[in-house]
Amino acid sequence: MSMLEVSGVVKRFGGLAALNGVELSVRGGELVGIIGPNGAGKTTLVNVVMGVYYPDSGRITFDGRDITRMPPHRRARMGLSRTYQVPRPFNDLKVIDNVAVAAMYGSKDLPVGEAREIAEDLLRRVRLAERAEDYPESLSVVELRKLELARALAQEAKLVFLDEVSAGLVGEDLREVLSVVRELHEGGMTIVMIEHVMKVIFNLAERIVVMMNGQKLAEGTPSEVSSDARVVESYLGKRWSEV
Ligand SMILES: Nc1ncnc2c1ncn2[C@@H]1O[C@H](COP(=O)(O)OP(=O)(O)OP(=O)(O)O)[C@@H](O)[C@H]1O
Repeated sequence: MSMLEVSGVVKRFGGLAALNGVELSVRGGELVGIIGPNGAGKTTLVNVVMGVYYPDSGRITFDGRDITRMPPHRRARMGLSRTYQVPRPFNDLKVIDNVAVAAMYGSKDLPVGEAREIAEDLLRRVRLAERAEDYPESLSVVELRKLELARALAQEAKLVFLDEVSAGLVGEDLREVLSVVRELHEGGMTIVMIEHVMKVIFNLAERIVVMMNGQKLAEGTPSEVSSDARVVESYLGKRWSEV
C-alpha cells in the first residue's frame, strides 16, 4: 500500500493552475525523484502535501488517512517533513541545539536531554557530528544542507521531501550530500527528491516522476523516463546528460 497518495490534485493561483490534476504515489521506503522545468509545479506539490495550501480539488492520503484538509502541524506530527531550498537555521543556537529544537517542536514534553540525544544521533547520520558545538554561520554550504536535513528528520519523519538539496553544489560537495541521502534511504527513510536536473537523481532514485505544466508528464525508472519520447520532445530537446 502507498504511504502517500496524491490523486487528481488541482491548485490554482488566480487564473493559473499551478497543479492541474496531479497524481503521485509513494510507497514506504522508496526514493522517488520529481523533476521538471521551472514553474512545472514541483514546489507547489510539496506545499500542498505539507498543508501550506489546501488544494482546490483532489485528495491526499498519508499513512492511510485523508490529510487533504488537515492542518500542517498535524501532518508534521504524522511524520511528514521537508527541507527548504534556502536553509533557515537559528544562527544564535549551536548546530546541535538547532536540531534539538526541531526535535522538541510540536512534540509534547520531550525533555531537553532526550532531544539532544536525538540530535546527536541525527548529526551522526548526516555526517555532521564533528560540527555539533559550532554555530551555523561557520558552516559551509554543504554542511548547512546537512543541518537542514537533520532538522527535517528530527520530528520522527517517516517521509521527507528534499527540495533541491543539490542546489549550488558541485563535485565533492554534491557527491557528499547525495551519499548522505543514499544512506538515509538505505536506513529505511522514505524520500521524495525534487530536482531541477535529472542527472543528480539518475543514479539514486528508483523511480522518477516528470512534471510539466502542473501535471505528471511521465513516470518510470530513470532509464525508462530518459528514453520516453514525450519527455525528450517536450521537456528536453537535448540529451539527458546535459540536463
Ligand atoms: N503563492 C503563489 N502565488 C501565485 N503563483 C504561484 C505561487 N506559488 C507558485 N506559483 C506559480 O505556480 C507555478 C508553479 O510554481 P512552482 O514553484 O510550484 O514550480 P516549480 O516546478 O517548483 O518551479 P521551480 O523549479 O522554479 O521552483 C508557477 O507559475 C508559479 O509562478
